[in-house]
Formats: sequence, C-alpha cells, structure tokens
Amino acid sequence: DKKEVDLAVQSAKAAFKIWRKKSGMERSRILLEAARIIRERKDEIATVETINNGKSVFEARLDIDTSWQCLEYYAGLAASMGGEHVQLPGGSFGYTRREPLGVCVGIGAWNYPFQIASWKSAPALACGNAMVFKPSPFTPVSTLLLAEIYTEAGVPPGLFNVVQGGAATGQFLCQHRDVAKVSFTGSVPTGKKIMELASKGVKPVTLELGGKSPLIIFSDCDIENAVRGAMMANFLTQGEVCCNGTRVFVQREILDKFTEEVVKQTKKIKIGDPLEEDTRMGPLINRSHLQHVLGFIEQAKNEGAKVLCGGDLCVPEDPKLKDGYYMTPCVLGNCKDGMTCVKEEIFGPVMSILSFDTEAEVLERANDTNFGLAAGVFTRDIQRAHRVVAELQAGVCYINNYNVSPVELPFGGYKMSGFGRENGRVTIEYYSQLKTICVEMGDVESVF
Ligand SMILES: NC(=O)C1=CN([C@@H]2O[C@H](COP(=O)(O)OP(=O)(O)OC[C@H]3O[C@@H](n4cnc5c(N)ncnc54)[C@H](O)[C@@H]3O)[C@@H](O)[C@H]2O)C=CC1
Repeated sequence: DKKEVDLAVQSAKAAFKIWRKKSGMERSRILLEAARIIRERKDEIATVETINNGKSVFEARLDIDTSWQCLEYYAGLAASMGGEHVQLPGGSFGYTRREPLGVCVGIGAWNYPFQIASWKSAPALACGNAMVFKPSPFTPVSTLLLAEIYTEAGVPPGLFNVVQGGAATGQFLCQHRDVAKVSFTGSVPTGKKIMELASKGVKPVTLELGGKSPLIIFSDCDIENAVRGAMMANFLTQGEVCCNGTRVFVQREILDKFTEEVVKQTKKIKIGDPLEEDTRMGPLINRSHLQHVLGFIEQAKNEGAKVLCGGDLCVPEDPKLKDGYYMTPCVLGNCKDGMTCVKEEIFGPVMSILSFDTEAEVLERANDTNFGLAAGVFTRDIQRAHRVVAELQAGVCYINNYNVSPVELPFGGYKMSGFGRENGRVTIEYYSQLKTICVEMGDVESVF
C-alpha cells in the first residue's frame, strides 16, 4: 500500500545518499560481485524462475545468463562514465558531469521476471541511482533473490528494494514525489497510464511495451536457418515474448517448403513439466491468459486462417500436470493482413504465416502496424538485408537470426512499442542526467 511504498522509497533515498558518493570503480566492484553470485547460484535461481513463471528451466538458465552478463557489462562502464571538457575564450572553460537521477522505479512484466529486474537495475545502479522495483503480481518471487544478492554483494541496505503489488502499488510508485524516473516493461495500455502519471511530476520514463513484429523470409535464404529463426521468433517462453516475430512473411516460391518444415519442427516441441531437462515448452502464465490465447485461435479460424498444427488445450500425461495451463504451439496458415491474429499481439505460442511476392510489397505490409519493437529478415543477399532493415520501422532488427539479446546491444521500440532503451552503452543516458559547469577564468564583464 501507500505507506509501504513510501517506506521503500525513503529507504532507497537514504541508500542513494551513500551510493552516489562512491566512485565508479567502487560501484563496479560491487556489481561484479553481484554478477558472480548470480553465476554461482544460476541453477537455483533458474529453478525459482521456472516455478515463478512456468518457462522451461533450460530457458530460465539463459535468462539468468543475460542477467549476470548485464551486471558485468554495466560494471565495466561504471568507472568510465564521465563528461567532456570544453575550451572557451580567454582561458575560460566548461565541463559536463554525468550524475545519477536519484531513486528510480522499475515496474516489470511476468514473462522475464529476473531478467527484467536485472536489465533495469544494473544500469540504474551503475550510474549511482537507487531502485525500487515492483515485479508483476503473477511472478513475485525471483526478484527477491536479486535483492538478496545485491545486499550480499555489498550495496547499501535499501539501494535495491522490492515492493509487491499490482496496479495500485505501481501507481503509488509513479506518483511518489521522491521518485526521479520510471522504467516500465509491460503492455501498451499500462504504458500509457504510467506516462500520464509520470508526466504529473515531469519524471522521465522508459517504456518497453508490446509488439507484433514482422519476420521476412526471402526465397534466397538458407531455409534451415530461416526455420530455426522462425521457431526462435515465436516459441520461447510459451510465445509470451514482447519482441516475437509473429507475422512471418514468406516469399511465395518457398512458402510450401518453409511451412512444411516449420510445422514439422513445431510438432516436435516437447511440452510438459518445465522443471524437466528436456522440456522446451511449459504452461502459460495463468488460466485467463490461456483462454485469451485460445480465443485468438478460434477467431483466426472464423476469419479464414487455417490451423496447420497445435492451438489446442493440452493435458500432459503426467497426472500432476493435469490442471496446468498448457497448450500446443500453433502455426496458422492462409493468414491475411486484416485478420485479428495478424494485427493484435497474442502473447502466446501462435505463429501466423503470410505470403508475399516482392520486397517493396512486404516492406509496406510489415510496417503497417502501430507497433515497432522488432523485425527480422532472412536472405543471403547482403545488400538486400541492409536495405530492408534500413526501411523497417522497428527498434531492434535481426539479419539471419531472431530473438538473441546480447546485452552489449540496445533494446527498445519504435512507435507504440515504447521509447528509451535497455542494455548497450546508450542506456547510461536514460539513467543519468547531465550537468554543465561554466568556469570563468577572467573578470566578470557585466552589461550593467
Ligand atoms: N517491450 C518489452 O520489453 C516487453 C513488453 N511486454 C509486454 O507486457 C505485456 C504483458 O505483461 P503484463 O504483465 O500482462 O503487462 P501489464 O501492463 O498488465 O503489467 C505490467 C506491470 O505493470 C503493473 N501495472 C499494471 N497497471 C499499472 C498501473 N496503472 N500503474 C502502474 N503499474 C501498473 C503490473 O502490476 C505489472 O507489474 C505484453 O503486452 C507484452 O508485450 C512484456 C515483456 C517485455
């Protein structure tokens, strides 16, 4: 509630006073220690994440890897953050300092709980800020491990605080007068509300919102890689991934061959207990979301799409899983641009295949959306690859791969998929502010 949010912010504020005084090297050392502990506890954290979210433990381990990598990356940048020196007439000069913002708020979605908290807190802390983080109420657990690890690594108590709750808690955080910035990952409607709330206090926001990203497969591609790319673009974390390439545009000459292979591979995905080593798809986040996703498939059928595989409720053989929120991953054929399954974010394991003939046509259709998070292109033609990505209206574009997230590269959207970036060097700018200092070396020349 409001009182607890206030306590968390006040304790973060007290920790900020200590933390901001530390040198970049000192902050770096503590972040590196936190990264080391995450690496050491990787299997345990991944197991908690699987229980938290339902994704396969195999995948959860990959999330934990990109989490400690993010801490290491920003630890590396912490000491080299600086301003510039500018010479002015008469020996005077100016310089700039990059300073922290203060107490930053992170609000996360349920699909990558530990990773989202790491991707937000690592650059925030590296820049000298404190953070109060609110995970999704569907996945409250793993973020607490991160808080524990930061504390063990040596951050001042309260520097990274976790508060639990839903929309109301999030609102209290966004409105709090001692909060300097809000970084949000979640849906477009919530993103709009957060922007509105933050605007009242003129607080900067970073918004990582949803998507309906295109994946364009030209007939000259390496088809095996394109099929693998399409699987990566649609079925990680039960398809509950914001940057998924769910509109798969395939050039007509290879449509049948590509579709046949994608369907074959999709049918092979092992669904089941996500804690088992060979499982590759676990349950969806909750029953209402499962029903929501199945509803999209029903609607797709009604609108003329063809279910090529999956799309059904799935009851695994293991009796202990019988009430789980499982479904079979789905490939939809015969899709058209106007269909709901092609226009709206489903956030489940549903791939829509569309055919196209020419580059100009597919670019027009790929960009015909309000979203702009990611896009992908598969081709062996190097000029075409770069020409196409230059025209795609998306913040993250992949050439001959999809859904890899090296922390060295900025991640974030165009259009209604949000603004601001996570990861990469540029994110330092979203967690700091620039101070200009003007130094006079001569006498004051007053105009009065
Ligand atoms: N661009 C990206 O990086 C990502 C985007 N997403 C998007 O997130 C959505 C699914 O995640 P959900 O958790 O269902 O999204 P959501 O928008 O319902 O909730 C996200 C977070 O915001 C909080 N929240 C809800 N209402 C709020 C309010 N009025 N004020 C402050 N906080 C509030 C929730 O408790 C949760 O922690 C999808 O649309 C997906 O595309 C998810 C993951 C990554």
